[in-house]
Amino acid sequence: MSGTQHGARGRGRSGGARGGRPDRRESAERSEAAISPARLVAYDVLRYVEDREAYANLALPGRIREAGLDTRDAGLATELASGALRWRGRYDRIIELAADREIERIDARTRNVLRLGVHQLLGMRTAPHAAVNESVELQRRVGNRAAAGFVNGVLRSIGRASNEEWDARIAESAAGVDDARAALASHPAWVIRAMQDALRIEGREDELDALLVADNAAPRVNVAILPGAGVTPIEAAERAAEAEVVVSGPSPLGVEIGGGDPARAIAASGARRGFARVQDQGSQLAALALTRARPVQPGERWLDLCAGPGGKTAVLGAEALIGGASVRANEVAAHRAQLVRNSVAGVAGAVDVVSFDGRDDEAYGGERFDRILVDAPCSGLGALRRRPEARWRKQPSDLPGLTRLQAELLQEACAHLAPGGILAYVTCSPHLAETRVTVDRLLRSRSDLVEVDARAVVGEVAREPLDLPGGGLSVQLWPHRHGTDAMFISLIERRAVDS
Ligand SMILES: C[S@@+](CC[C@H](N)C(=O)[O-])C[C@H]1O[C@@H](n2cnc3c(N)ncnc32)[C@H](O)[C@@H]1O
Repeated sequence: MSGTQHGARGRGRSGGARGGRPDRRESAERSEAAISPARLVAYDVLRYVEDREAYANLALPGRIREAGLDTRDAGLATELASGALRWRGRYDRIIELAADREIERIDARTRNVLRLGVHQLLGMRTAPHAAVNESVELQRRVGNRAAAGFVNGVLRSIGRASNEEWDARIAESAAGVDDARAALASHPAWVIRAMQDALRIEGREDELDALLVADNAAPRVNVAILPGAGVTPIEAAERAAEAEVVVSGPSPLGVEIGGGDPARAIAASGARRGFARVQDQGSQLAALALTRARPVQPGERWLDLCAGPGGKTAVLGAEALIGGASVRANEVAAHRAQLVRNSVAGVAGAVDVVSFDGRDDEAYGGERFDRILVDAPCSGLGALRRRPEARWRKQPSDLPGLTRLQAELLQEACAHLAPGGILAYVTCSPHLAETRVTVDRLLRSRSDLVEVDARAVVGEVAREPLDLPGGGLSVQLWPHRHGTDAMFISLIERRAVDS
């Protein structure tokens, strides 16, 4: 994203995404004078994320629409909000050093104005005077007017040093190596430790910095061209070349969009309606690991136990249609079960959707299944690229509840796996407690289960040879190495005859 000399100034409309709305006093103040609408939108999104636990990727489009931003200002608002959220750890440390004050001792509104200002100064090519003046103006509109001078002073001080100088100051003032790395890479220290542990068991601890860099880069948009689309990924890319669609990445279904509007690219691809879908290529591979682990026999019954919002269900459905199988898709949250129905509209004949807790018998409808996907609820630490605020919201204390749920879902799923059937356990997290530890515990608890070589399956399915180091049977994908989310995939078979 280029600098912020957009010059477009207009009245920011009040209103909020996901139920968030500025209060009356703030709205009245805003109506006093014009202010850069993109900055107001970005500021609102930061507030909704902090005050209401909103998701930036959901709050942004709503606020952009409400404010009537044009494409250029929408891009600016997105860059401002995403950048300030993603780099919050590093920016807060810089603000602390410049203000000589702990970040918690700066009031919440001023804090967010400063974060947006620092992103313009250090993360974008905004002219310093514009970044400072606009931030001071924003502070006057949305925050404590008396603190406008404080904002001015702190941002001027930050603008006087380069990124390299700030990094040196962060390193000098840090409480140790881990603290410095956490602040510089803008990741919580516990998240870095979890990533480090997962890389270590692959013998690739030296890739940690590359991973942290990849986590801080906005991912390209990937699309799955599902089997049965009427076009292959190569043909889809040729047809949508003007929309910058190219064949790229490890999934045999995947194409990548270089920029622009995904909906336009999908429309141009020539794929049948519902057969081209935005989806990370790690998710595509995870679904294909189950469907292509062995040839499909007509009449097979498959279960997608934790299906919402239905991205992988759509892949299962398309593969099932071709192989003569059928899918039961279960999702505990009713509103997310509806998203699954929408998602599988193109392959509805092969999929029925139900809504139960996956730990209850009703989820299985009295059946035993030939293939089961347990794409378990998890910390989501593998998708930090696309959820800029997630790293600050997750806590280590979230882990025990999640790992218990994962284990319970797995146990129940295995009880409903037909003898000889195969189960894929998938998480969008590389945290060992959610991946290997969970799988190893399951294997120890049941002698009728055996882990299958998921590396061989995924290696066979992938469009290109995959670098999968370490000695185990499961697959850990990584953003820096494979260009995907950090998906974990383990394949588990139930022996044909109970031993
Ligand atoms: C990682 S997401 C699944 C993503 C999905 N497979 C896809 O590719 O679009 C996990 C899902 O599990 C659901 N879930 C959480 N607890 C569950 C439970 N006890 N039983 C069934 N589903 C559950 C969540 O609501 C969430 O939609």
